[in-house]
Amino acid sequence: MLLFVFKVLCWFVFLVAAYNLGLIVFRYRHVKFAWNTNGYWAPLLPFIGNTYLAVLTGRRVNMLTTLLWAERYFGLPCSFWFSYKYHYMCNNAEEAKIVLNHPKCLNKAQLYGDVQYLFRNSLLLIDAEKWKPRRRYLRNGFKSNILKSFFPTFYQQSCYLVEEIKNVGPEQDLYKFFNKYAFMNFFLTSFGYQGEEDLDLVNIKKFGALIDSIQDEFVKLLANPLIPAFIWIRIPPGAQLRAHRAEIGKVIKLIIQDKKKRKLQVSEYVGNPNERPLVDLLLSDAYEKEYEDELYEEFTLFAGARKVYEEVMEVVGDHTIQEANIQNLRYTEAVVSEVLRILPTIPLYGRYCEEDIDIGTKVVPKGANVFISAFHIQRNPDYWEDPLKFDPTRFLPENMSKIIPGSYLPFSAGPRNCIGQGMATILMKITVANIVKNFEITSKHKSIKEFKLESCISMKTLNHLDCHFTPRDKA
Ligand code: HEM
Repeated sequence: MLLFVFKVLCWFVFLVAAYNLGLIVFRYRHVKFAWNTNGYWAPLLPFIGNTYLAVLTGRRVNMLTTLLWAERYFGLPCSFWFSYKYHYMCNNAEEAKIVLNHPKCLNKAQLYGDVQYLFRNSLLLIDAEKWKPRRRYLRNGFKSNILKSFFPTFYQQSCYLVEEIKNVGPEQDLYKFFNKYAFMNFFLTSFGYQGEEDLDLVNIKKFGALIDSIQDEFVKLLANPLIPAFIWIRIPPGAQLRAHRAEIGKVIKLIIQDKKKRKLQVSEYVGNPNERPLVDLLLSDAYEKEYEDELYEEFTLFAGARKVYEEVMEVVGDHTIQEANIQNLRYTEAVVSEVLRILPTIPLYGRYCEEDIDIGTKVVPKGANVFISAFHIQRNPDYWEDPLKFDPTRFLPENMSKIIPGSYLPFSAGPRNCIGQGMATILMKITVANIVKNFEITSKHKSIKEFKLESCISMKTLNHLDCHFTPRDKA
């Protein structure tokens, strides 16, 4: 027995040494870059690089917790190896700006690998060459006239939300509650439905929960870096991921069939024929023929209270919120921007360097990946005075010029930024305005530091949020 343990140990030491030696030989430039950047480079464990840190430091695989841990013990920027794939974790606005705008950094980082396997054909993950024409085409679904046409649906949904909030109990999971609402809005508008009465065919309400559970299941996959996604999805631990992915596909297929049956492929929108709701763009004959197999994945993806109140009352008064009011809700927009600065929904995202990229003070070698920590950049005192202070005035029009380029990246930046930024901003403004118009919001939380955050893809709080909504007519 002792001999067996000894042999296993010898093999382990041999593998670790061989792996690290292999890296020095075959990834010399990445090793050297990591050394120059951090003064250390070793990923140590074979096959999984130093991903074990993610498992050890997070409650489960949790990229944000891992990065916070690395920041505490090694400082940022730091290095992260996912097997032989090198990732430079960047917290510098200037570097982020260069990488996100660089024409040779349009592909997503290799760390996205397993998600890429599951959703490889969506705009978010698709290879840069195929991405370019598709992005150009789909951009038409997000132009300002289209976004304006979403207003009645967003407003109607926010009114339903106001009614639902009246029944929110103190123990309600607010993340799930608002997640469902966000997905409902996205679906109604992207699929060109007018309201819930159209939706007897499918139960869209469960879509947000499905996407959320896919994220959780995906985390389990990442926690087992020795099992590749194509095997994971076929074995028992991946059963739920497989089932939920299939369920999402089924819901989307039903919607598409429904839309086709109703012959709504031809847009009812009468303006510029190129500007059409997403559903019309995706169901156009030309697009369908070219991307037949990929259609379902594309659909899958698309997927300071007092002052706000005063502003809403000034702009809207006792009337219902109108589309024309939206652009005048400047303080409300500033509040939304400040929330996304301190709590970015997607705190980390990464790009692959197809060639050596000069990022100012250093040159990232070809084949390396750069991960942008919007979370750190947006809380960096070099760019933001008193960064943990919630101060929406930073985003008022008169102060916008003071924002350092590259220091505010909740929607990423450059040609591959978030295509849904305008849509999300309008929805958030309408929602915040309507909630604040109807409720006084109170909470026991005193500081942002009270929130324990986690993120594999989108960020959530680990602790329960204390939040109370008191109807204004009863306040
Ligand atoms: C608060 C809401 C949102 C935030 C914070 C957000 C954030 C982001 C970020 C950071 C990226 C870049 C990801 C990366 O480089 O890996 C991204 C990409 C993307 N987002 Fe959003 N997003 C939001 C809402 C939306 C909405 C409503 C839609 C669509 C209806 C959308 C569609 C997309 C797509 C398609 C991409 C990929 C773009 C491309 O690669 O060309 N997002 N988003």
